[in-house]
Amino acid sequence: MGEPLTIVSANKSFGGWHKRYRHHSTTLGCEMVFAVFLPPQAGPDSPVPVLYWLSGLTCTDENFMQKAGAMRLAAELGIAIVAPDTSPRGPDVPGDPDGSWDFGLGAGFYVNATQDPWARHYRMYDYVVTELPALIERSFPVSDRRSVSGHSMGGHGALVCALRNPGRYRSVSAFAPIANPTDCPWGEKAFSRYLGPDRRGWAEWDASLLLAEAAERLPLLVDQGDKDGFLDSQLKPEALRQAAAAAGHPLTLRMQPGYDHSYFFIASFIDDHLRHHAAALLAG
Ligand SMILES: N[C@@H](CCC(=O)N[C@@H](CS)C(=O)NCC(=O)O)C(=O)O
Repeated sequence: MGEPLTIVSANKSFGGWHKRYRHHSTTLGCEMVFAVFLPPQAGPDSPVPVLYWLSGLTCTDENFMQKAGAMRLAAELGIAIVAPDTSPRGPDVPGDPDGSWDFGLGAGFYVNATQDPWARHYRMYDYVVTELPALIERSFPVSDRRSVSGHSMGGHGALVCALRNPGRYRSVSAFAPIANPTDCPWGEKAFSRYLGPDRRGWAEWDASLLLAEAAERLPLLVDQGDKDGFLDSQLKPEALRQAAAAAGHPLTLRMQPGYDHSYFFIASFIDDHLRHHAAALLAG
């Protein structure tokens, strides 16, 4: 309402609509594109709940919407899906000085950076938790019932968003999350640059460390392929399992035999996640 949302594309899908929009993010200080799937049930008198999907390294809003095969069941259940980009973008936004794909553009890690030159734009946590849902809830026929899920960097982002914001999400799940980023190369590279060298400031951005003090024991559903090439070096689901056991936090961690890190894996189990979220989002 009064908000400059520029439509990029619109495609009818499973009776609903997949649309992409461009807008200026005040949080990130740049233009951003996001995707929204509106199921056929969504209307001015029938707002639908929303699943926020956070993608992994190198992704944009497009990967999940095109590859996960989520729209058929989302349309049946009556759930909207919103997929943001994975970092700020644009000519003013610095990327990795070395040009690698695991930091900077496409790799915002869903944190609020504190260090220059990243602090000005890299505030993906505030964007996905606060600015984007407020914009979505003002602009589309959706309710304030929210859930959050994601993959890899975004699977971890989903866990952090839920753990840090009791009451904000009805449910949470993750595919192959970077479960303990303070103790793996991807996380250490990103956190040392975005948050600085003092590791004490990293703990509030690590799901396995946040679990001990979580104010809300929202059950976690996590799927992980056991043939994922990043499993032992980067993802470390055992850290999450141990932290959940120590804290008495409900966790369903499913090791899926033979599956890798790709969207072929995500597409194989997305229906289970959608039903997990629907049970919370559509309950009385
Ligand atoms: N680009 C990296 C892989 C990065 C990667 O696997 N990214 C995951 C998230 S961590 C992804 O979703 N990639 C995009 C896709 O599969 O559509 C490589 O070439 O090794």
